[in-house]
Amino acid sequence: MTRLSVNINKVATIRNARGGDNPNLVQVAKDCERFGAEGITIHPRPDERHIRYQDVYDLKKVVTTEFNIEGNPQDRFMDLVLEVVPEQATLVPDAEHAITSNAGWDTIVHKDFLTDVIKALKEKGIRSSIFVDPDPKMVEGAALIGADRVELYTEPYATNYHNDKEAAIKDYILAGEKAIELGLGLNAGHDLDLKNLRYFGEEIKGLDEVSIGHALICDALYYGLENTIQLYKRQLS
Ligand SMILES: CC(=O)[C@@H](O)[C@H](O)COP(=O)(O)O
Ligand SMILES: NCC(=O)COP(=O)(O)O
Repeated sequence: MTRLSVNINKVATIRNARGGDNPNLVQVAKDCERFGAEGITIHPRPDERHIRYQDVYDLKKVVTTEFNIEGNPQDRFMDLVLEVVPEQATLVPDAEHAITSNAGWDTIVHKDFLTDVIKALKEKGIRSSIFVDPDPKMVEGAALIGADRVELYTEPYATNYHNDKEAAIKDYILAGEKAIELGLGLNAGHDLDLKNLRYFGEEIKGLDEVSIGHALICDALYYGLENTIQLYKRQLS
């Protein structure tokens, strides 16, 4: 069964908008788990536009499902992750001022760097997941680096889904099959939503986890957080 990890970045965006502590991020994380989330994902970016570094320490104390910290493994991020020791670290090649994550790693070009990062995570017992485009060659590169999992970057799928879902999913099926063939765990995320999630989950065999944030939090404005988490989980059942 594919696990749903709820990304609460956008809850932090709302909190930061007024400079206070409403909504309280720790309480929202606890409630997401109570409502059925099987993981909590956060992405502390260098400019702390939403998740702040202090949030990571605060959330570590309360997350009881799986804590997944995403980010570009620069020194500050790695120091944080190796201190907090989440269940999973997802490595994302984000430029500092990118509006959001917009590409996967070139696991061939960055092999040496990522190998050292993965080694440091392994020494702490942290599961590593490498954010990649749906390209079997990048999946192969992730396996050579020693990653535990890959996370398939699903924005292109989401963008193309409404035009031609069979064409949109094709590369993801091939990349997912390569991951399973090589013994890698398989995650996916970015722009998944209530319209495109079920088809993705049905077509991608062996999918361990999806991490979903932006669309889920937007949907929660209309359907409520508990109902929304249940709606997303029903797309995966
Ligand atoms: C890695 C990924 O695709 C998302 O988790 C992304 O990190 C979302 O970041 P924002 O919430 O800052 O758009
Ligand atoms: N890794 C993807 C993630 O955590 C959330 O992405 P999105 O649903 O906010 O696009």
